[in-house]
Order: sequence, then structure tokens, then C-alpha cells
Amino acid sequence: MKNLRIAIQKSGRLSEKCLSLLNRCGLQFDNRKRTLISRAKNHPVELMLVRDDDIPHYVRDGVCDIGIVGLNELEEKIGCSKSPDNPVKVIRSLGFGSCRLSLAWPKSVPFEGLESFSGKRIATSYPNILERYLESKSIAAEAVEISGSVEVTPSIGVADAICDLVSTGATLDSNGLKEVITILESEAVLVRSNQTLESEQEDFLTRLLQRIDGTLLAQNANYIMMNAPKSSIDEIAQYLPGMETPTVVPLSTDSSKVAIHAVAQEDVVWETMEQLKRAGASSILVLPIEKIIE
Ligand SMILES: Nc1ncnc2c1ncn2[C@@H]1O[C@H](COP(=O)(O)OP(=O)(O)OP(=O)(O)O)[C@@H](O)[C@H]1O
Ligand SMILES: O=P(O)(O)OC[C@H]1O[C@H](OP(=O)(O)OP(=O)(O)O)[C@H](O)[C@@H]1O
Ligand SMILES: [Mg+2]
Repeated sequence: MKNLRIAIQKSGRLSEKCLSLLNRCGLQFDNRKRTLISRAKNHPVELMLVRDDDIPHYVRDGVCDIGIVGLNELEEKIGCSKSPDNPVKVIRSLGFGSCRLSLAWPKSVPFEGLESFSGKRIATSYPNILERYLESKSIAAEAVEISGSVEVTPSIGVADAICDLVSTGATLDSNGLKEVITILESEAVLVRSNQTLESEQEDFLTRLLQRIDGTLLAQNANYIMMNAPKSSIDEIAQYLPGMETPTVVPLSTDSSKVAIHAVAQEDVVWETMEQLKRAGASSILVLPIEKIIE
């Protein structure tokens, strides 16, 4: 059977989270960091550890079948991820690696809107996204390609402004810059090529996607259990927002009471538990959920 090849970032902001997601999906790999291709111990899967810049092209060219990469890298290297003709398709958004690609301007220079960028040099590691954006807004500015430490370029005279990734904004702030326009909201995405996979690979990918969905769903979900008088079931159900119909089970020791179990698709806060107690519930337990298959 042909292995499903998965590319993830070798070392960087996404590496640990990608590995942890795959582990939670039941894939086990050798931990040796220097092994750049490793076969999963228990599934027909091969893991490729590579620079994140290369993942979009590897997936497009069929070097690997699927990959996890920031949407920012995908848009830069392949572009138009939303177009149906795109050779690389986003098949899941994974909810980590959240950041945005933004234009930033020196705090010491007055900023008068997008027009301020006209005729200016903008340093960036994302020249394709930037140029597409500037063109769509009819702004004539020069994208100066820089591979890293972009935030330093205005203060050393290499550029007038920058276009780079922002998360907390601390890097911009400590380099005398302020975020002025967001061009792209990004997060880690699972991608696949448009090329047809062998049927066994496709089958395994379907199973893997079900596991990823189950893991992502479980991530924010909780299981809540409590005992309550039968007379309070309706009131208690009102305080279980976003939950499927709770399971109500008789208690063998007390016929006036029942056990209520429910899955909450969100965090259950102390206030909700306090409300449940006021409504007559006791022994209220909230447990994390590890996996879900719907
Ligand atoms: N400050 C941030 N907060 C959250 N996510 C971020 C942040 N900066 C980058 N990312 C996301 O993490 C991805 C990887 O970032 P990282 O800095 O590790 O990349 P890199 O230096 O290009 O790594 P590589 O050596 O693989 O080329 C980015 O493409 C982006 O999607
Ligand atoms: O808004 P902040 O929370 O300060 O994050 C933004 C910084 O994070 C990323 O760099 P990273 O730290 O990954 O370093 P690198 O660019 O050298 O990989 C990005 O390129 C910014 O420089
Ligand atoms: Mg990179």
C-alpha cells in the first residue's frame, strides 16, 4: 500500500502543534529530529519535516500528498487559495498559528491612510501578497523583499514601511512601528493537491480527516455530569447552552433523582455550574473530552 505523505514544518512556530495534532490523531513517529522523512509506526503514513516555505510547492507538485502550513505561506507561494482551480486546496483550518499579515508604519511619521504608501518602499517577506494587494487598491509602491527581521528595515533606511506578520504587536511596537492595515488573516491550514491519490491513500486521508475533526471538536468540548431532582430537569436543561439533548439516567439509589450527562461544545464556566447548583443539581463534574466521532 502506498503511504500518504504529510509535510509539516521541521522547526518553527508550527512544528510542535502539527506533531501534537498528528499524535492526537493516533499517528506515532520516531522522535529523532534529524530524520527528515519518517514512516509512522502504526499507519501507512510518511512524515516529511521541511521548511514551511517549501510546503505549498511540495504539495502542488505531488512531492507530498498533504501538508500543514500557514495560510500566509500558501497565499504567497501559490495564491488564490479560495479559487476552485487552485492546484493546492485548503481542506481544513486548524485553529492554531493565528496571526495576520499587516502593513505597518513608523510611529514617528504622520499616517494619512492607504495613500501614504504611494511611492514608498515597503519591506516584506510576502512580496506576492503585497503586490496583489497594492494593485487591487491602485497604489504604486515598491515591495522590497527581505527574508527576516523585516521590522528593523525602516530604522536602518532600507524601507519606509513594512508588511509583515503580527500577532501580539509587540515586535512592531518595540521597533517603533504601528499596525495600520490588515491584508490577510492567517492560521495553520491542512492542504492537499488537486492530483488524484491512489484509492487506499484517499481512504486513509478520509479516516485522518475524521480524526482531525474529532480532535478539533473535542479540543473545546467538555463532558458535564450531575445529579438532580427529576423536577429540575427542564430548568437545568436551560442552563446547558450549546449542548445536545442531555442524557437523563435514573439513579438506582434514589428514585426522586436522575443523573444528567451532556456534551458542551464550549468551556463550562464556574458561573454555569453555580446556576446548575442553584437549580438543584449536585455532584457536578466537568471533564475534558479527548476525541469525538459524530
Ligand atoms: N507571531 C506569530 N504568532 C502566531 N503565528 C505566527 C507568528 N508568526 C508566524 N506565525 C505563523 O507560523 C508560521 C511559521 O512561522 P516561523 O516563524 O516558524 O516561520 P519561518 O521562520 O519561516 O520557518 P522556516 O524555517 O520553516 O522557514 C508562519 O508562516 C505563520 O503562519
Ligand atoms: O506580533 P508579535 O507577537 O510580536 O509577533 C510577530 C513576529 O513573529 C514572527 O516572527 P518570529 O518570532 O516567528 O521570528 P522569525 O520571523 O525570525 O521566524 C513575525 O515575523 C513577527 O516578527
Ligand atoms: Mg519560512
